[in-house]
Amino acid sequence: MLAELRARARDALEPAHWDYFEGGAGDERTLRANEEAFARVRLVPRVLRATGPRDLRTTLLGTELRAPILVAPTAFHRLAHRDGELATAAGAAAAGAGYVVSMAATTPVEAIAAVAGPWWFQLYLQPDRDFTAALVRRVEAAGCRALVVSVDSPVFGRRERDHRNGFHDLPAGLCCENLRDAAGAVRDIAMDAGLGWAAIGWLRGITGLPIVLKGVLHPADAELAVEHGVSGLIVSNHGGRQLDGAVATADALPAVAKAVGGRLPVLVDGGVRRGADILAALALGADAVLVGRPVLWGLAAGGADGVRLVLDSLAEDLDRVLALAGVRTPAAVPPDLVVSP
Ligand SMILES: Cc1cc2nc3c(=O)[nH]c(=O)nc-3n(C[C@H](O)[C@H](O)[C@H](O)COP(=O)(O)O)c2cc1C
Ligand SMILES: CCCCCCC(=O)C(=O)O
Repeated sequence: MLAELRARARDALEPAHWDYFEGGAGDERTLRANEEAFARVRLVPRVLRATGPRDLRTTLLGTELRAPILVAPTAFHRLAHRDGELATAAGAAAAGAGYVVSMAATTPVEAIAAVAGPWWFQLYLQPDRDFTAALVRRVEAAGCRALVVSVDSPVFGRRERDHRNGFHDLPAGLCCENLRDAAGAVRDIAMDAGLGWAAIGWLRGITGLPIVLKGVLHPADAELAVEHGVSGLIVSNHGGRQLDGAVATADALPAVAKAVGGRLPVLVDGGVRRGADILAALALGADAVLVGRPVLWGLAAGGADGVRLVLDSLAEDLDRVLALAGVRTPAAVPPDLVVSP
């Protein structure tokens, strides 16, 4: 089903936009490694566990979800479909999934909030702290439930497909709508190689929202994140779009989860394409997963209905594989469900 939606998305999109959505950094080694790492996992199901109907409901940082599945923050949804982030938000809400709105959304958060279920907002902390603080105030006022700070982007990864295609700017009429300053002018997103842990402390001081760090791969950084008072972590390599050669997320997850030791929720993204991948992620120590490109395929192929189809089918697939593995709830997935290859 996902493969069919992917093919339809490819047909629907301009080639340069398809490449932007689909591509990764450098030789795309990490992009491929994410899916390969999940494909390598082998599961050891239990039998005769009398699980009955499964219960996929999951609560993360006070946000209640139908299943442990969220939409990963991805930029520029109006390039994929005319309804853009409004379609993503409506599709995610209909599927009971969480939605992490990208800072590079092409729709204002107030309009997204009007049709969304529970939503979080992804931030690149800007060197202009007053501008960042104003944006935090704006998303708080719009009803955001958590801030997801992307920490894997001190500079932009080298996306060779975009260089080849000359894709550097949004077409006329589209912009990052949440980057307007007080005068209404749209700013560019600045990646900030000067960012350190003090910036997280600064953010902690200006908001009461839970702060989730996205892009952690090393267990020592997971430990530091706990020490700096963050509320959650996302094990992510940005879908292979930043440091090419970075470890696959399914491979990084167990050590990060062990370092966190249950003190915070740990989420993972990158290469999640099947219910069995979600099951594996849970067994490897995740509390939930985020899904990036498949949601974009659904959006490009069918707007809100396409997004819903992707998320519903992942939740239904997870329900089936939980039953097949002899487990009733996501939280009950045991570590010994996976064996190392
Ligand atoms: C087209 C595209 C745009 C993205 N934009 C953002 C973004 O704005 N902010 C961010 O933190 N991550 C961004 N990401 C990374 C995703 O949040 C996520 O980490 C990644 O897509 C997960 O891998 P998957 O696509 O294999 O599911 C983007 C990914 C893609 C594919
Ligand atoms: C200059 C706009 C930057 C948008 C960043 C989107 C992103 O993170 C991506 O992976 O693409």
